[in-house]
Amino acid sequence: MKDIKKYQGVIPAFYACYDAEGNISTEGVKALTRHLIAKGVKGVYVGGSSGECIYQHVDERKAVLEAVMSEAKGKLTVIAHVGCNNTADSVELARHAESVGVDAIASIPPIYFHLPEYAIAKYWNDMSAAAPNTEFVIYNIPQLAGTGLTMSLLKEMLKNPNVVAVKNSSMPTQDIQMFKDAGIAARGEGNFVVFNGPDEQFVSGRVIGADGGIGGTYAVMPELYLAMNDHINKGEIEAARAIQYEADRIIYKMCEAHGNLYAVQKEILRRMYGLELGGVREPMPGLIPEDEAIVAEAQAMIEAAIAKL
Ligand SMILES: CC(=O)N[C@H](C=O)[C@@H](O)[C@H](O)[C@H](O)CO
Ligand SMILES: CC(=O)C(=O)O
Repeated sequence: MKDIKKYQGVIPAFYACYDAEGNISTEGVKALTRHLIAKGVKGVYVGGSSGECIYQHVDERKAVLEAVMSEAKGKLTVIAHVGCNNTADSVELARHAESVGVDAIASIPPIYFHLPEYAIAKYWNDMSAAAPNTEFVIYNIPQLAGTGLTMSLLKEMLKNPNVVAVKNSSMPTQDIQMFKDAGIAARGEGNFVVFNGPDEQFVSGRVIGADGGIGGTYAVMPELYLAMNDHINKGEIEAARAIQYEADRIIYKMCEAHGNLYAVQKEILRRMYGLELGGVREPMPGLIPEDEAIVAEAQAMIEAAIAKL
């Protein structure tokens, strides 16, 4: 791998940004990018689950990525999730992502149909071939995708030299170790990255060997994950764990809302920083008046946790 350091650290999953009519807001995208740069994160993961990729058209996803790149180029590591549920659209997004200069592309496996491993590998390799000068990240999120990354599929994918990382969102932290071990066996130390997925296990994931993390709640409280990461780098596990507990309580609180977690987080960013990022796309549930107290409480918890750092 050319530069492992650019993947080491806190990489927020970028939120879908909409205007009042529910159309993509490139102004919102740019504002959120600038906000995250100012917070000092390592990079952004654009167009993933938190980016509501499965509810967006190819042209919308291109517009989002272009708006991110206009602010982030040279300042952040940009990983563009390009997976769609058909190969042709995914290939088009992969080619586009390379043309705008991302650091890496990433993809979930095909969803709904449980396809054989050779078909999943072909789907990923076709995208990678459309972005031949760009690194490729496998996105393993079995609880949502319906298909999990197996060791045999990973070994098959490691034949493609562009495959440099797994973003692991499965819940066993042990999976991080297994993927990392296989990657390093194939590529050598320092040449294969695993990202922690579950934010509730950021510390555990880093301790078992994740090089960094990509997560859906980082953008709403980057200070907490940056602090956890620093403590882990210094071997200060107790201090890291204390912040992890705070972050987890905040996540559980945000998940109490009727509205989707992303809707809650975008509302908190609006209240804390005046960022206008809109709601979530249907069929995801938006916020309802009864969510007001939960949003306010979660915001207060975030502010208190940051104040304690
Ligand atoms: C299943 C899922 O969406 N996982 C995300 C990515 O790995 C996480 O970042 C979660 O959003 C986060 O851990 C909150 O539960
Ligand atoms: C949460 C996450 O990692 C994603 O948006 O894909």
